[in-house]
Amino acid sequence: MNPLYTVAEIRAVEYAAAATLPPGALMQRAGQAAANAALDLLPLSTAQARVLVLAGPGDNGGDALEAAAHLSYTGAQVTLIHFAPAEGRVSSDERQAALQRAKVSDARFREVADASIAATEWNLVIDGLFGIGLKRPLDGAVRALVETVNQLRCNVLALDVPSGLDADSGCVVGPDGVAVHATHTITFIGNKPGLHTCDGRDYAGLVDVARLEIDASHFAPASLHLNDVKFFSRHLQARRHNSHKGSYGNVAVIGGARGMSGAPILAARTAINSGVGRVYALFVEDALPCDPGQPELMCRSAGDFELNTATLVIGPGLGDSSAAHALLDQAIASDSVLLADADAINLLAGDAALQTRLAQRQAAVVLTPHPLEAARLLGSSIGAVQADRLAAARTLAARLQAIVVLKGSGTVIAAPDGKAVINTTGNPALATAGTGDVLAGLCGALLAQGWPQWEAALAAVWLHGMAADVLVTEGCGPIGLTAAELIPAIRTALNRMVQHHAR
Ligand SMILES: NC(=O)C1=CN([C@@H]2O[C@H](COP(=O)(O)OP(=O)(O)OC[C@H]3O[C@@H](n4cnc5c(N)ncnc54)[C@H](OP(=O)(O)O)[C@@H]3O)[C@@H](O)[C@H]2O)[C@@H](O)CC1
Ligand SMILES: Nc1ncnc2c1ncn2[C@@H]1O[C@H](COP(=O)(O)OP(=O)(O)O)[C@@H](O)[C@H]1O
Ligand SMILES: [K+]
Repeated sequence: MNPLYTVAEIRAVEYAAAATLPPGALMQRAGQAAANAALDLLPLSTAQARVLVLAGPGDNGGDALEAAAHLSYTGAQVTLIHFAPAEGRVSSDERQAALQRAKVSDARFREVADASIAATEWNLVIDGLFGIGLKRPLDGAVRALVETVNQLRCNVLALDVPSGLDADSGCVVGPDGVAVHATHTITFIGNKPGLHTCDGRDYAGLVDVARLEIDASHFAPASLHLNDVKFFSRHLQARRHNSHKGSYGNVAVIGGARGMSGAPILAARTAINSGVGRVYALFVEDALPCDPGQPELMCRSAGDFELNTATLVIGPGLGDSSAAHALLDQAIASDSVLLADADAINLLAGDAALQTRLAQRQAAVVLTPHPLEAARLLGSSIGAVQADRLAAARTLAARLQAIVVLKGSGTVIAAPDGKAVINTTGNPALATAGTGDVLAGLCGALLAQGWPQWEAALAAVWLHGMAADVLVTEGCGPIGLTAAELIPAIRTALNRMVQHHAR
């Protein structure tokens, strides 16, 4: 189910598979797969198609040279910009063979500085500059070429990885790096995390995997996957006729410091619209008497609430007062399933003893930090978290013995045992205040309805992103989507999924 592999894992598979195959077989297969992917993006009459192929100095360039030769035989007008290996570096045998094939084909070799590149109406650019062997930021002529290509309006097909992007982390290799903005990526042997998180979604475009016919026995079991409905669909239960509100759990959202009452209201509204039997909005200060927009919510002062009677979602707009700290302390001491978000995470970051107690809890814990909150917990910086989102999420999950949802483009969900998932739904419409509160309320709602914490986190992140995706297709975003608009879309998505998957 959509496994993801690190560069080290891909290298191991490549090494094992190559030992059982004729020399050059994998590069030839990669080149053929790349050419097929290119043909899918070209007009039916390839004789009219102008294709610019960029071939770098390593084996990624070899794939590009193979693809260029194949495409020229279909009649496409192929222009090749070829970077030979640096002085003192030798080409692999298979790359040399690929270069020969390209030289005897009809592909035309051009100089990198050729001014007509920017002025030509290309049908497609194929980026075979660098793949998983990228070691440093792009500079010099390559950088200038990538900047030119990024100005073109045609489709760009990246081979294996968009050049300039780190295949493990999804970061553009920097400082001050550039990378190819691909519309499509065909990635070889296995899918890679860096195509799906951090900058990855912006640079990779649509990702397709060409396994190069490598036998499954060469792949070790993956500890990282793309999110998939199959991971949680068995918990999508139809409601029993003979049920009542007590059958669907209680959620208490704890937050709402002065001036921040909207955050717990958003989370609480999401919870009631996601099927919870009873929802309380608890305020650390100045409880609202009620929520006129959602009168079903029970608004109370947090100090008056018996914390053992509900699944607790603590943090939205909680603030950092001593009362807020005391509530977090009591929530951790309770027997309730606990989701900690926002200010609850900030308070935890400043209290090592509380972190230890959180890690020792018997009842389930889910944390939903955004990168800055994760950085505070780790005692690092946003830059360090984003440079390796997987490591950040896994470290926190292991340290706090909790499911950690590291939010942002390509949200990472990690468990204490190291297993992790990258989410595929969602879009930048979500980059607006309050959407994190909605996610917290949704995940809390699933927990309250009996979902195990891992599956609740996977489903919540998936549904939250899907709701945003649907709203964007309806024109309600990405510009100007509001967090509250997500709530009915989440309800619809959840009901549709139950109708589809529940027995
Ligand atoms: N082997 C196989 O069986 C298969 C491999 N496959 C393909 O091979 C790809 C991996 O090939 P690879 O290991 O040669 O690395 P690649 O990504 O081409 O780059 C390395 C070259 O770039 C250079 N270089 C690095 N960074 C640089 C920079 N910033 N600026 C300038 N130069 C830089 C580096 O030079 P050096 O640092 O050594 O000086 C070296 O020359 C993989 O992604 C897949 O597409 C498929 O065909 C399947 C079968
Ligand atoms: N560019 C984006 N692409 C996908 N999801 C995003 C993007 N920006 C934000 N999100 C999602 O929106 C939510 C924002 O949460 P958070 O930062 O806590 O916001 P708030 O505190 O305002 O509620 C998270 O679920 C995050 O993953
Ligand atoms: K590439």
